Amino acid sequence: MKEKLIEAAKKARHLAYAPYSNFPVGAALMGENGKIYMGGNIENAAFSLCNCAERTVLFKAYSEGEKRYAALAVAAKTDQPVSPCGACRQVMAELCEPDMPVFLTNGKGEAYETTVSKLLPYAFSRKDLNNG
Ligand SMILES: O=c1ccn([C@H]2C[C@H](O)[C@@H](CO)O2)c(=O)[nH]1
Ligand SMILES: [Zn+2]
Repeated sequence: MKEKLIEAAKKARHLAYAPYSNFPVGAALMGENGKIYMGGNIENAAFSLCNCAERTVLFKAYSEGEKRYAALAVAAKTDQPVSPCGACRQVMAELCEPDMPVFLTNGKGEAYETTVSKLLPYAFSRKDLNNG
């Protein structure tokens, strides 16, 4: 499952629209029944509207009705396995189980295996909203 998902994340780099950074990132998300969703980062001339590959694929899957996930893989041509930004970590914390595996790769055969809660410990979440 891990290798298959990482391969899909590498392929998903071709789905990116990254004319400003020239830094295409691919993400692949496996739904609870094994279906794989793929997404890339989608940039915009108004830079603050750029959307990372991780959020693209999560929003894509969720809005297709796939609401529970087995794992996420992310691929970019980085030195170290790519590190998801804070916004994506927050979205993962909202939509995925805390112990869901996340595979981060640089496409050179190096991969880190981590989890949603390790990427964002003490995440702000919907339960915090009840304590205000
Ligand atoms: O984990 C990451 C890190 C960066 N990017 C995108 C955002 C922007 O389009 C480009 C450069 O930061 O890469 C992702 O999609 N995922
Ligand atoms: Zn991000």
